Amino acid sequence: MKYLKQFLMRHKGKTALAILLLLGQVVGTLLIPALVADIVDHGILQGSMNDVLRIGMWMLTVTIVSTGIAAFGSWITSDLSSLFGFEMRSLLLQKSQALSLQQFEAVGISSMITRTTSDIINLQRTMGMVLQMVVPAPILVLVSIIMTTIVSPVMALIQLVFMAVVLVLAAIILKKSNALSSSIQTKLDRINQVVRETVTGVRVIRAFGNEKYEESRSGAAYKEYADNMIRLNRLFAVITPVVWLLMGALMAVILGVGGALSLGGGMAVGQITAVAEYSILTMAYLIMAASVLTTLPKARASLERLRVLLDTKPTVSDPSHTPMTPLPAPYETVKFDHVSFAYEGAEEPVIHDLTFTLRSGQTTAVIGSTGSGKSTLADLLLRLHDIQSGHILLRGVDVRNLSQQELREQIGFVPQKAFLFSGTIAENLRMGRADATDGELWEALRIAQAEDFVKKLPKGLGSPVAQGGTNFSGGQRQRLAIARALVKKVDVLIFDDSFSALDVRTDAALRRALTQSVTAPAKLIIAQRVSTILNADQILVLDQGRPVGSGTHHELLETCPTYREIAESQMQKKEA
Ligand SMILES: Nc1ncnc2c1ncn2[C@@H]1O[C@H](COP(=O)(O)OP(=O)(O)OP(=O)(O)O)[C@@H](O)[C@H]1O
Repeated sequence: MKYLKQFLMRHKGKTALAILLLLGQVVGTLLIPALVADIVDHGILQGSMNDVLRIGMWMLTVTIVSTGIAAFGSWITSDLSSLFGFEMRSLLLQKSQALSLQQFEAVGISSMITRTTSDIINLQRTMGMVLQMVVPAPILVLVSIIMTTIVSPVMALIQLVFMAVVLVLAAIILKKSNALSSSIQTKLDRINQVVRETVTGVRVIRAFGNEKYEESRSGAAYKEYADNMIRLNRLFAVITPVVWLLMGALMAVILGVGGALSLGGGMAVGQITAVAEYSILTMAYLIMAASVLTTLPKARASLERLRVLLDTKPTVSDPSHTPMTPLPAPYETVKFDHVSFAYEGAEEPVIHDLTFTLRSGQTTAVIGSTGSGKSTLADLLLRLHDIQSGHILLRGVDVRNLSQQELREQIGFVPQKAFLFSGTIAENLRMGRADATDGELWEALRIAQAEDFVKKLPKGLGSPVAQGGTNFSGGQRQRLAIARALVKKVDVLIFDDSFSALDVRTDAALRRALTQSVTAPAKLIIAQRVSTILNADQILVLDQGRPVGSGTHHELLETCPTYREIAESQMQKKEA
């Protein structure tokens, strides 16, 4: 509720205007039955054409004005609910960027999508309906009852009895739908998750002939969601005929009692018409309001899902004091100083007491078996997680004392899984530096060994990139991701197993071009292939997060059994 209240406070002028217009519409609606009574009793029954015309003109005027007010009110209400959707989506986007990688993964991509789409759409729709149908209902009901009481207290009592029945019915339905509604969004998360996996993993599923299994897995998720929806809809299916029955019964009672009163002279014919109209209006508004109220549990569940996410405090945050600025050269570019790190909930640290330095212009390579913590090192330097002990220094300043933006501006990163964004090649390359010239883009492509294939594309730098870069091969994607990092002028370049999809010749050509052209930054190359790191200035060998060797290729062959084992196993493979 906090975020809804904050939104309404931020837009209190617009909210007040919407409510005022809706009340104007209610006044118009309530005037019509009174005018109908007037036209029947003083115009039609008295045979006075003048009164019929005069009152008729008033009815027309009231109808036109209240329709105008209603249209304007609807417009303002829709505007408010769209604004709410826009602001909540912006908040969610900011939060998703602020959360640490582990916090983001804990929420999950599918749930993030459901929250940004379905949950917010739910809330937008409910907000519009509450403003239009629930807010005017109490006033309309109250005024109707008062007007009816003035004409006939007996009729007012009849209205109250029927209203009580509707309210009891709504309360029962609300109670029953509560649990169902809350679980529906979670089921939608599950659907999103399986659909995402089935769509993105389509090649693997087909290659493994796993279509039947995937169908049954998706089928189960759809069925769970459908079962809940069917149960919910069954509840509402019962309501509609019951409501019509109640309306019919109320009309019959009003006309019956009104007729009897009229015969005894206690009520004029026009008044019976007015009371009948008030009763219908009251019931209609009450039923509409009640049906909106039954959707509230679902909206509340959606709001709660957003609140939980928005209230999550990022574990990685900017320093509370004014962030420092990295010291000028010749400080060591990066220093890991006795760094240890464990993922939340893990028993063992992934990185144990690690110390090493990245120097400007030098290449440092990290090698180790899979799961030894190499990618985690890159994430720690980017401060996607915070370390538990030790220090990571960028030009002499602890990264926790820098703003995240300043830190990441100094680092060019090529992830293990090259990811490109939909758009053009140029747009992707300019992600790191928007003002890079075409010449600079071509230079980055040349070093990344991507110049030839981009030149062959009919649109060159303007060639389209599909979502995720799926219209390029794995090796082409990697080279474009490398070029993207090179366009950014940085102090540190991290290549996280970024040469794995390249053939040995392209790998060698790329490293040669890197050494010759990109001389200033410190380079950190995480690799699986010994051939990729042969010429590195220093190689760090990791074994289950512990440093077990450091030196050049030749030094390590002499001094580090783990490195020798890796090197020999790869040589054997090559010889074989
Ligand atoms: N987000 C995470 N949450 C929990 N544990 C994680 C997470 N990411 C990685 N790990 C664990 O940390 C360990 C190191 O993972 P990391 O990805 O750093 O290894 P790596 O050396 O880069 O492996 P590879 O060469 O296979 O890419 C692994 O045991 C992995 O299971």
